[in-house]
Amino acid sequence: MTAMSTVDGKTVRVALLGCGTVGAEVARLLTEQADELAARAGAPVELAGIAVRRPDKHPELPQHLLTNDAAALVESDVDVVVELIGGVDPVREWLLTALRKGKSVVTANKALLAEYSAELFEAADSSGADLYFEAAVAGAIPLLRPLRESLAGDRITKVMGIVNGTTNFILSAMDSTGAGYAETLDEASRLGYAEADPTADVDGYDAASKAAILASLAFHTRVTASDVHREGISNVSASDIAAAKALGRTVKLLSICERVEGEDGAESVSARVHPVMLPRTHPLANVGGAFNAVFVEADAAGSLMFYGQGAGGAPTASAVLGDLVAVARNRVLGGRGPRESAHAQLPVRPMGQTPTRYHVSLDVADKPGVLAQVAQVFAAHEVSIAAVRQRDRHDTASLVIVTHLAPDAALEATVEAIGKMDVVNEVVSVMRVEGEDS
Ligand SMILES: NC(=O)C1=CN([C@@H]2O[C@H](COP(=O)(O)OP(=O)(O)OC[C@H]3O[C@@H](n4cnc5c(N)ncnc54)[C@H](O)[C@@H]3O)[C@@H](O)[C@H]2O)C=CC1
Ligand SMILES: N[C@@H](CC=O)C(=O)O
Ligand code: NA
Repeated sequence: MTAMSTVDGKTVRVALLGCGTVGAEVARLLTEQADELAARAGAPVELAGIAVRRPDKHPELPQHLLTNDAAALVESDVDVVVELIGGVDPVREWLLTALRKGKSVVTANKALLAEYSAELFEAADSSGADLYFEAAVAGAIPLLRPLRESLAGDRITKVMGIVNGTTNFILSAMDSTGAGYAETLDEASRLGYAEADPTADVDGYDAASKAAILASLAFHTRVTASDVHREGISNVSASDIAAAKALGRTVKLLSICERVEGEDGAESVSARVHPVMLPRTHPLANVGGAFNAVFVEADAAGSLMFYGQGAGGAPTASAVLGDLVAVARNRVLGGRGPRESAHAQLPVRPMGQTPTRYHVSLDVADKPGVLAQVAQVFAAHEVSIAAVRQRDRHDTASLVIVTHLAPDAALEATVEAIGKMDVVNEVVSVMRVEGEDS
């Protein structure tokens, strides 16, 4: 082990709130790696208490550390609060109290951060405490620290990726084995990927919270979850997956945050979560299971890709412990982690005005002039067509149209108008598209 002379700081006393999937792994690693962590932090990092709902349900944990009174544990003689309960209430008040009293906070709670990071940072500033949350987005992947620190000197233009493991696990299974939605979701819960209420995953709330956090850090602007356009995967059907497959594409739930420049040159931020069809050759198309991957584009750095385990107890605990060592080091050496950076305050662009591309798959009457009629509706909405594929059946035909970029509202209106045409039997699948086909 490293010479003990480097571990001469005052013991850092840690309160752990919540001991479920992630908390249990944090408690295990903190105990098993105590000496290593002390050497890295420069001081012993000691688990001073664990708040759980039912202490009698945790015979595996050191009984003298357990309490069911999280508020009292926060107020006790601890230096750092590690919050792994989740949700907004009552956690928000506990963390505000901790920060105002100078106790640093490490949390994986994206739902809380996506709505209340401004007041949490303000509380941290009032006492000089630290607020770290690497585990809140893309689990084990170091992503927030690069955005907050490594790229602080660059101008980020886009952050796009898969940031919800549960939905990626489900979509990957639907695509590869044709497995059913419900059974795959149960499996994701059993493996510890899904949120306590998995509708947060499948309806896109979790990915929207993460998009809000990413957009805030990338664009130095306060973006909350309610600013993020959100669509989940519950409407992704077997027909959508089949339509994608037929064209060499796959379906992924993406969080997309980008700087958008208006015609007047004014910049705004677009933050959105929705299913996307990607060419199978796209690097994000091959991200399977609960893995996450995020592309960051910046003016000077160019394109960066971050990839790894986005969910699960041990991977998430890795990010939590990394933050804990950072916080402990700051205490030992007297420094402080980054504060909120929201100086740019760019406006958030409504989804309708955000440029997107659509893939539209139609079942149409198989007679002359149908393609021209459909094309006319696109033209009437000033949506330009990038590619068309027609396949004849008996007395109907399948028509697949991929558009160029157009305002999302214009695309939506086009699809609505097409659905009402006499020659269109059915709008089989509509999905946004990213990436170029090879
Ligand atoms: N599971 C994962 O893969 C990831 C989870 N996260 C986040 O980490 C946090 C924890 O997630 P999980 O460990 O998966 O959740 P979990 O549901 O397994 O664990 C939460 C624990 O908190 C306990 N709890 C609830 N109210 C409490 C109270 N008043 N006092 C003490 N304990 C209380 C629950 O009994 C439960 O054991 C959440 O914010 C989640 O969004 C972040 C990244 C990945
Ligand atoms: N439920 C989340 C857990 C990690 O953030 C997910 O599936 O990604
Ligand atoms: Na992370």
